[in-house]
Amino acid sequence: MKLPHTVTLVDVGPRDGLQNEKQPVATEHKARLVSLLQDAGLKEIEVTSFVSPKWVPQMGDNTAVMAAIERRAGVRYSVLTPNMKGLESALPTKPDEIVVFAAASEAFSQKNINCSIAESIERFAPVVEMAHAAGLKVRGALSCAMGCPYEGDISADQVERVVLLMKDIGVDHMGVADTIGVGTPRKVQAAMERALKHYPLAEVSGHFHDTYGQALSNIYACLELGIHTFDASVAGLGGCPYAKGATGNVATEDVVFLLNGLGIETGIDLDKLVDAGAFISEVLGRPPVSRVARALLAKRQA
Ligand SMILES: CC(C)(COP(=O)([O-])OP(=O)([O-])OC[C@H]1O[C@@H](n2cnc3c(N)ncnc32)[C@H](O)[C@@H]1OP(=O)([O-])[O-])[C@@H](O)C(=O)NCCC(=O)NCCSC(=O)C[C@@](C)(O)CC(=O)[O-]
Repeated sequence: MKLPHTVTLVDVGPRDGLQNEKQPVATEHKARLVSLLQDAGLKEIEVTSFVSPKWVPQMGDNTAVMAAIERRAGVRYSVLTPNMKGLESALPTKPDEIVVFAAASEAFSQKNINCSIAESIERFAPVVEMAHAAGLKVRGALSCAMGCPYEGDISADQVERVVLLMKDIGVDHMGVADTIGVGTPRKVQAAMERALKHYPLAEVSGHFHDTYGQALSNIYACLELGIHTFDASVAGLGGCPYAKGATGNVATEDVVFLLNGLGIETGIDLDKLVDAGAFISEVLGRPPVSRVARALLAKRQA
């Protein structure tokens, strides 16, 4: 079994990581986090989301954050856009990529974006079209691909059904997400294989929450399939407002440590990444969730 030589990590900390924070996080701190992630070598950063501020107040400063970030050549900045209103607000802020987000579960679709799966696809179709016309890549995120907080188990058939719907409207990339972290390696591989039936390896990614401590095993299971793009969140920030009890995304530091150990190139400097995580953890007033970050920070103090 040959693992990929290089892996691309998309740090979703500024968006997925912070969206659920109850305390206000200043726009300048969000922008500083983006800078520190770039210092660490991240080339793909999910910066914010253009969703309703009534639904997700923490992302209400989306336009200000996009204006405040320091943009560097070779880095891609993505934002979430659930509908035309979101895209129309996002376009003037000049993202490189937009993300439309559907769910493999009807109940989660209703809770998260207030519509059925079929209605979400109808909403996304003009968003994809307009984003393409503006020269932007469109990433799709597929929530609850391994399990749903409201419906329980989700089958690979359910995953493939929505993958196909997204493919039909022209979504360029399929991010398969384990929103509540219940996936285990074989289940994850079964879901990923369905995405890989319709998208090339380079356009399938994994997005794992570490609620049940399975995220690194699941990433390894994806590497076995050749998948080489993963979302992760610095310091292990995060949680979805519509998935109670779901903890953060897998920590970027933990993924980099795993990949370094496997000899897989990421272009990321782990020490600088720990600095980025330490910064945002201090802003939030709690230690990083990342085990690797905690170990390395303790070692620095020794
Ligand atoms: C999708 C909507 C907007 C539908 O919300 P809705 O209430 O059905 O929308 P509506 O079209 O009926 O509009 C209602 C009001 O919202 C406004 N509105 C409408 N659209 C927007 C917009 N884009 N930006 C700002 N405002 C908007 C609109 O203008 C109107 O304002 P009012 O007239 O009442 O003052 C809503 O349900 C929403 O914002 N949901 C938030 C969902 C969200 O952000 N969830 C977290 C991100 S997904 C995630 O974390 C999962 C992921 C991707 O990480 C992968 C994983 O792990 O699963």
